[in-house]
Amino acid sequence: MTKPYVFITRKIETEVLKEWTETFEVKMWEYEERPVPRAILLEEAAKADALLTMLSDKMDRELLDVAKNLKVIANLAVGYDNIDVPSATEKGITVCNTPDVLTDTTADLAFALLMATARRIVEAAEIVKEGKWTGWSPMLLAGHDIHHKTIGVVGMGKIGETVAKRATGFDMDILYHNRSRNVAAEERLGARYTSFEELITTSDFIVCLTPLTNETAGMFNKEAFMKMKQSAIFINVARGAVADEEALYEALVKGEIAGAGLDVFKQEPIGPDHPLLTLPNVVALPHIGSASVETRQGMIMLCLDNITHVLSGKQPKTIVKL
Ligand SMILES: NC(=O)C1=CN([C@@H]2O[C@H](COP(=O)(O)OP(=O)(O)OC[C@H]3O[C@@H](n4cnc5c(N)ncnc54)[C@H](OP(=O)(O)O)[C@@H]3O)[C@@H](O)[C@H]2O)C=CC1
Ligand SMILES: O=CC(=O)O
Repeated sequence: MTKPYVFITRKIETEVLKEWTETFEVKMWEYEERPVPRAILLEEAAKADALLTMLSDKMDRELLDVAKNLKVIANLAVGYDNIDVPSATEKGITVCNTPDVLTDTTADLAFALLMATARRIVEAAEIVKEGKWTGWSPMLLAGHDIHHKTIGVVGMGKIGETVAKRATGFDMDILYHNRSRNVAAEERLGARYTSFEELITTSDFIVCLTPLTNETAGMFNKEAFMKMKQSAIFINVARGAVADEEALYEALVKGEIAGAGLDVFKQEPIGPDHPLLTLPNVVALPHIGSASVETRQGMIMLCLDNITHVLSGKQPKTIVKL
């Protein structure tokens, strides 16, 4: 009997894969840091029973049309904006993601980014390493306080709520905005539900943790940045396209807001000459929200489990539902 064929779109290291080859025929793209070229992805999709994919792999209609044997796409991420889920579902292809396992790790990074931006940690560390520290002075690299300020979380889901939990340790007031109320977060954390308008106008830190959808694309636009406090700091750990990057740049240059901490960009990797990277009040990270060794291993294991489940006719652990 032929083994089901599984294509993994990046090089991943895990012991489990050795056992896996007894049950499945496994092929892996050979590079860890370079995405599989589209032409190869299309070729592999045409043969595969399962694909273990990354955010950089576009699982669109063109690909799904050639993927005649495909039964499952296991995305190594909780976000699945790279996948045409309605088309996959229509074709009977199960789409899986990695919620929960990455929640705490991503919340840690979001809060670290908030702190680094507010307290100018990256600028400060560079000055020391570059030998530009000439001595203590009263206002040297004076940043913004975090404690007792107001944090506004847009997208108070699993990660948003976990960020808010960290904010309680800093005696912060917590506002949030979703399409629906998160009563559990209100009770557990004392968070207050507000409109998007109230949140952006009154928060000191605006943290975006929504998925990227047609509704959220560009929600942080020129108008939104203009309404923020001049001392506000914008943190985006969701997806680059939820913010209009040109409007964000303008707002930072004109002093309409005080700073931005960005883990995600519209185009990834962001080009080194992107205007946002020229600004000292921008802390930019290379999309590392869930990047701890433990969490990435957990995400890989979850993807492999989901593939095994689907290919053996069982219900996967984490499925993306329409
Ligand atoms: N930078 C990184 O490395 C990482 C980034 N992420 C990003 O974070 C996102 C959130 O993950 P997670 O917390 O697990 O997901 P959840 O689904 O638990 O939370 C998403 C939240 O966004 C809210 N939301 C959805 N649409 C809107 C809208 N139009 N307006 C306002 N709020 C909205 C939802 O509430 P409601 O439905 O009531 O509106 C929900 O509370 C992921 O989709 C991903 O894009 C995740 C992990 C790592
Ligand atoms: O961006 C990462 C994710 O898990 O989604």
